Amino acid sequence: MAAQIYSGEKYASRRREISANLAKRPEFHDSKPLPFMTREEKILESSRKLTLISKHMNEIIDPSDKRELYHLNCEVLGIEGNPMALHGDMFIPALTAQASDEQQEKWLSRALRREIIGTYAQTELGHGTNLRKLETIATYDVDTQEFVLHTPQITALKWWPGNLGKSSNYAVVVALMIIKGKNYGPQTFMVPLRDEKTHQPLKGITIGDIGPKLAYNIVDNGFLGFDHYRIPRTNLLMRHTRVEPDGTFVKPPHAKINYSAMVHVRSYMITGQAIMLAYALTIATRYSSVRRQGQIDTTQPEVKVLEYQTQQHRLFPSIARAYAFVFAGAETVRLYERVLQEVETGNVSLMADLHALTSGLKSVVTHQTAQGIEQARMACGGHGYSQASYISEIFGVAVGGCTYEGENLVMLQQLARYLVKSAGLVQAGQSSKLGPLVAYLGAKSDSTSLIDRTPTPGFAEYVKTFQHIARKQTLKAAQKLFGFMEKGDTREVAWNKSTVELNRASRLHTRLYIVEAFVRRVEEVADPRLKEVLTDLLRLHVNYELLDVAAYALEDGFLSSSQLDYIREQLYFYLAKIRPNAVSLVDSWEFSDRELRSVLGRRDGNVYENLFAWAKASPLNKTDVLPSVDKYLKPLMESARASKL
Ligand SMILES: CCCCCCCCCCCC(=O)SCCNC(=O)CCNC(=O)[C@H](O)C(C)(C)COP(=O)(O)OP(=O)(O)OC[C@H]1O[C@@H](n2cnc3c(N)ncnc32)[C@H](O)[C@@H]1OP(=O)(O)O
Ligand SMILES: Cc1cc2nc3c(=O)[nH]c(=O)nc-3n(C[C@H](O)[C@H](O)[C@H](O)COP(=O)(O)OP(=O)(O)OC[C@H]3O[C@@H](n4cnc5c(N)ncnc54)[C@H](O)[C@@H]3O)c2cc1C
Repeated sequence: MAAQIYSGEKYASRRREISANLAKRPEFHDSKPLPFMTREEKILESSRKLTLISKHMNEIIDPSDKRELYHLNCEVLGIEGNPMALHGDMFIPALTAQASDEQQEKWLSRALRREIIGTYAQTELGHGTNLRKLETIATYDVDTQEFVLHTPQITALKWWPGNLGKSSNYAVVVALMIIKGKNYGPQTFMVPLRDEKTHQPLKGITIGDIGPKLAYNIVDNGFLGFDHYRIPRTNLLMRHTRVEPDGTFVKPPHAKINYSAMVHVRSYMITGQAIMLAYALTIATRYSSVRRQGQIDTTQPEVKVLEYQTQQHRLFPSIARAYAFVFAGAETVRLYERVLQEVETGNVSLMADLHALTSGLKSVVTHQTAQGIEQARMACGGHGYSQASYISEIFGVAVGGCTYEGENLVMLQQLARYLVKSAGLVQAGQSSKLGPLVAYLGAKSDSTSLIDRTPTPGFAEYVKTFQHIARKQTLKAAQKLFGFMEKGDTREVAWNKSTVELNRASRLHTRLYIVEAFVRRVEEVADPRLKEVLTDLLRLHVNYELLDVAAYALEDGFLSSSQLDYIREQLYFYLAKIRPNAVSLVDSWEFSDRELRSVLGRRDGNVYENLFAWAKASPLNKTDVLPSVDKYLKPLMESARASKL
């Protein structure tokens, strides 16, 4: 289920209604805190709830509203995944984007009705990033008009696909298509894996779970091997690619069109990551507003830890980023939906822009989200380290995003390819050909920033300073690459010698995009009170971000050290200004206690009694004396006492 977040009071009140409805349905609640469950218990519970949702969702939400369905899933199923996570996240999007109309009639309709459960099986034991070197092969047998799927060696085993191990009975499988000895690269196939009645693996299929992970363990990530496994020619997903009965290959309008399922997840996961960052910040900010520790004025009682500037500095910039990622994520989803429609008409012109944008955003947002969640955990002291805070699970699920959907350092390079091409246009005096996402690369930079000399409402100077930094780094990194090539290196060798600088350019370009998306959204806000609070948050964001990358602007004098001091003071000013609104800013996300699954993040702030109750309910406290003490520790101590006598 692609992440959707609400915006505006209408959805906020709908969230409250849905939560209130669920509060009256105990069968939808966690039967006990998830940290007290084994992996098998979690999967059993999640499967039970999936059937409840299927049966009763119409009584609780408007199932046609993806936002409401997403909220229901988050509140009931939670973030640790579920046996149909990839069914919604990738299997259905892959069929929607790549199956022909008749194939959609045959399979997508059944998937939408949950008659079958599917996943997206691409990654292998030996390859995940480099799709060109995937080893599962689909050889076309022109006599029988079938593809023969085979796993030639252990490294070709499909490995990692979510819900592949035990839940799915179908998969969209990515395999190298071989026709008459020619390799047509990775193509997508609809593959039955398990008997629809018995759920037993079909003949020629080896399948199972890959074992426990860092987190996200309700998803049975699996392995899959084929032993000369035959599927009909018509199981190749043929919306854009075709293979005729005689083996003729009809190529798609874009070589990467069958990478669309990945682009789908990258487009939607920006919002998903924002929500996880928002979860952690809600927990830490609420807890910081009840936890008292230490004094600032020794004549006064102990202060709430949220009064400390360091605590504000630890949390508020991440609150700003969570909002920024929601805004950027909304723009990315809109662009994805537009590209999906345009591709239907054969117009693939925006695919490169979408790929570049989502590659950069996915990499920057997942990394900064992980950092922000970890800071939120540390901001809660010891209780943050308890699973009662639930922040460690939120971290574990979110940080997987740095790896899945393309490892971050690899995806930054995809954006870098796009930036290098754009830098080439600038160098060739063809800036007019630059796309909207990189038009700033062709602009002439002022000699210095006016950041401390413009009226505070304006963000133009901040954007210009960011553009200066991103432009300079892109042109410099591209020049480094071109320089190595001019000295005789191949492009690949030159690229490898320049990748750290190129990836820096990708990050700076992406952080500029996030700032601009934040500015665009705040400028649209009509409600003056809301606009004022979001403007404060945006001010905090731009000063925090600029301070973080200031070195790039100091080195060429675009920013002076006095301007750096100005930025710092602005940052501290907005930390203090946001403090009174901090709890409201996180409360406005309307996460219910049931969705947060955190004792520290309770809306009523009643932490201590509930921490004690939570601890007492821990399975270890079922008995006063553990069997292990009776069996080992007591004899150990008795023998030690005896030996002393
Ligand atoms: C939130 C909580 C819930 C959590 C929800 C959790 C769900 C978990 C889901 C996880 C699911 C997965 O991980 S699924 C598996 C994900 N796996 C991946 O993402 C694999 C990453 N690797 C790749 O995507 C590929 O190998 C690349 C893009 C890195 C390289 O592909 P390639 O085929 O070698 O292409 P390459 O030579 O680099 O580039 C050739 C040209 O193609 C272009 N190109 C490449 N890809 C694309 C593309 N998708 N769209 C357009 N154009 C593209 C390039 O820009 C370039 O253009 P030009 O420069 O020539 O103009
Ligand atoms: C929670 C989770 C869920 C997943 N779900 C699915 C799924 O549903 N379906 C699916 O098909 N896959 C899934 N995956 C697999 C995931 O997509 C891959 O792990 C990911 O694409 C990275 O590939 P890899 O693990 O083979 O790492 P590799 O490609 O082996 O990369 C290992 C490391 O080498 C470095 N590296 C590799 N290539 C380069 C390069 N060109 N330049 C610089 N450095 C490089 C990077 O540091 C990288 O981290 C999932 C993974 C996780 C963690």
